[in-house]
Amino acid sequence: MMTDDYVWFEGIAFPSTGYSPELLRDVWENFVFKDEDVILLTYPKSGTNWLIETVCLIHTKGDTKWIQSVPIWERSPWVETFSGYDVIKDKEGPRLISSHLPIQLFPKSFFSSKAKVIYLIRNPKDTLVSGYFFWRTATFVKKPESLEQYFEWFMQGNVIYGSWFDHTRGWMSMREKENFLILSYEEMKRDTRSTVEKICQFLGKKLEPEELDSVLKNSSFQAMKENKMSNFSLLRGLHLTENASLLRKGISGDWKNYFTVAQAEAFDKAFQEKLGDLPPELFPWK
Ligand SMILES: Nc1ncnc2c1ncn2[C@@H]1O[C@H](COP(=O)(O)OS(=O)(=O)O)[C@@H](OP(=O)(O)O)[C@H]1O
Repeated sequence: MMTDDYVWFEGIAFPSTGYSPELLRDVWENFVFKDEDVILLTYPKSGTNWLIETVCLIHTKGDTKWIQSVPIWERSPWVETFSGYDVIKDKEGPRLISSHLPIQLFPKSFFSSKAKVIYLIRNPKDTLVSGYFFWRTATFVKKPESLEQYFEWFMQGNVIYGSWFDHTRGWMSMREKENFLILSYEEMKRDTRSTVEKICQFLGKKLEPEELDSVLKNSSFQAMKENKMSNFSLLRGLHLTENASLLRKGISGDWKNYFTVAQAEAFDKAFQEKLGDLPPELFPWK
């Protein structure tokens, strides 16, 4: 892979736009979390924006004004990007903050703070397929020419934010902490209501039944696809091509339509080798 398609920091690739090694170091060493911050943390293409939309709606008790008037990346800015860091660092009061950073590059202040993290994990085979289709429409990452090629990059960790396996192992080490909630895309799909209730409980938010209904309705795949503040259509022609769509299919198990038997077997073997010692309940799609 050509290295000049990315920004590199501590051996991890980042998108070529919006990041720099100096910024990543500054965020890592100097960004100060506040105890009342809520951090939405994922490996790319795990359902991050669905989580952000849901948490925004929980904050407004189902009112849609915020999600319909402010772009999703401004509601929960990305701490590791120039645009996000600038907005967050001087913001007063409780903050919603997004990040895809691996644990070893995450702002050091987090580990002595009470800031809450919601970590959303997704079947990595679906994450891989989602990434493959999305990066083909992005102007800030090297475009994979085929799924075969992207499969190789993903397995080697030669993709933005590094290896899914390393990222997952790193963050899973926090799983016993009480300020750390792990959710999966699959459980969120299977039982969205219970998952949203779990988030409310974790955040100490009490919603009336009709407020919860509004959260569910307005964070659905269809509602997000129609919300121009959330569907990334504002980024077309800027960081994305004109046909780009964040909301592609929004289903679990789509990998079965794309992986060969050999790829599925190679993936399972790598998973077993790299993460097979972790409790299987952490990976509920299996
Ligand atoms: N509301 C809702 N319901 C179900 N699924 C949803 C929803 N919103 C986003 N998505 C799906 O999440 C995938 C995009 O992941 P991310 O938001 O993590 O992308 S990013 O890394 O932040 O760019 C991408 O998955 P794929 O459809 O499999 O590509 C989106 O469709």
